[in-house]
Amino acid sequence: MEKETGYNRATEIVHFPVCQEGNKDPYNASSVPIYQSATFKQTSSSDNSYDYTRSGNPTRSAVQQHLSVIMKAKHVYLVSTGMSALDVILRATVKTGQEVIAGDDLYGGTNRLLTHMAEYSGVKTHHVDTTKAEQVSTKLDVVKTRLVLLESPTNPKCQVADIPQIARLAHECQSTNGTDNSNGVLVVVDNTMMSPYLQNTLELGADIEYHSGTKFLSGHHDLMAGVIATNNDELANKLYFIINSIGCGLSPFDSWLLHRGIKTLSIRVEKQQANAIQIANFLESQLFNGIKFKVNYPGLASHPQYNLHKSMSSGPGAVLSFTTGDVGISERIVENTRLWSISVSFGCVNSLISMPTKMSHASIPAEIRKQRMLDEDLIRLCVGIEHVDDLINDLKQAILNAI
Ligand SMILES: Cc1ncc(COP(=O)(O)O)c(C=O)c1O
Ligand SMILES: N[C@@H](CCSC[C@H](N)C(=O)O)C(=O)O
Repeated sequence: MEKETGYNRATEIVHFPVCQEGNKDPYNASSVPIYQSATFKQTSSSDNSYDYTRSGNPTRSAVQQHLSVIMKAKHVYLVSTGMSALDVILRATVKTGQEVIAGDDLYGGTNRLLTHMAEYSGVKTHHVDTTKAEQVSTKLDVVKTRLVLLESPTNPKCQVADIPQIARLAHECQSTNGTDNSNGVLVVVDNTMMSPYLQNTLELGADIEYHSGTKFLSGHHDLMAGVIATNNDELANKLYFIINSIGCGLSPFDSWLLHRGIKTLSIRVEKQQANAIQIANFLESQLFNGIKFKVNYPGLASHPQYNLHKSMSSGPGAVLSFTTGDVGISERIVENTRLWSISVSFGCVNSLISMPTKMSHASIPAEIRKQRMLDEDLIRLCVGIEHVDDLINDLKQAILNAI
């Protein structure tokens, strides 16, 4: 349950007891205990506290409560992965015949699930350029549209959507002629690229915010998790119904491990972001044997939505991407790095390099990638907490040896 603590987010992140009043551990454990139990003995057959871990678990609840304070959300649910978070949201809100509007630059796995929904559940998705609110507006259908799904910044091109404006447009799209679109249009934001530390999309007008907790929230590449947050009680009930029905609530151990990661979220993100800003400036300011790279990062003044992003968040984050103009050069850069790991995912303490079209976004068919201008030479960097000079020197040698 959301609670105003009066503290800054960096403090709320590390001080769980601040959020814990009325829910004290009997032994004053400093770390939330792992309730590794499938069942709970009840005091009577009508005792409706914890009974079964699929339905609820004290470790999971404690971490959900902590996140609800950090995310200023009335309800937070932890599920097994970021993809299961989206699956729960779609099952809880969208019916056959209804439509989704989503971006044309978005995580490959999200595109895959939306494509599956169109084929198996009769839920069509319109993919538009979400940097242009008018493109979302054009597809809003008072009868059919149920959900607008945004990433901002997007994975991998770091495009930024005007969340407040799109939320206004979507919420205005109410049935005025007696037709029903089952409670209006919902705005759902995948806020994984920012983490709850840098951006709060519920405050920007979203009805539901979700995260792949596998990324910044965990920070160590040692668990998979999904986080769903909302301030709407009715939506919260629907989300919980699906989580309990299909059984994708996060396990006690992974909830505990996620909590361990969350406590260092602010220092990790601050350091990763400071490194990313320097790396983006380095890549953008240099000519490499006469070649100028095009860098996508909302922390660069050259980013087309630099001011918009600044107005919605407290920082540009630690993921950036760039094109070299040549797939061969890009492949060689990625393979020449020594410190940067060739790996999918992001938000981890160590730095990662990848080629989205061959890795995280390979599930988007090549012809669709082309239509959506997802360049084959795009390199994505997910910056860690190493010394920035080492990261830049490694990139420099990888680039100079590649061209
Ligand atoms: C932006 C974004 N959203 C959601 C997901 C899905 O998260 P998970 O891998 O935890 O299922 C990912 C990556 O996998 C992602 O990059
Ligand atoms: N083989 C996986 C790829 C996961 S990509 C993970 C992450 N979201 C990223 O953007 O790097 C799959 O098919 O999902």
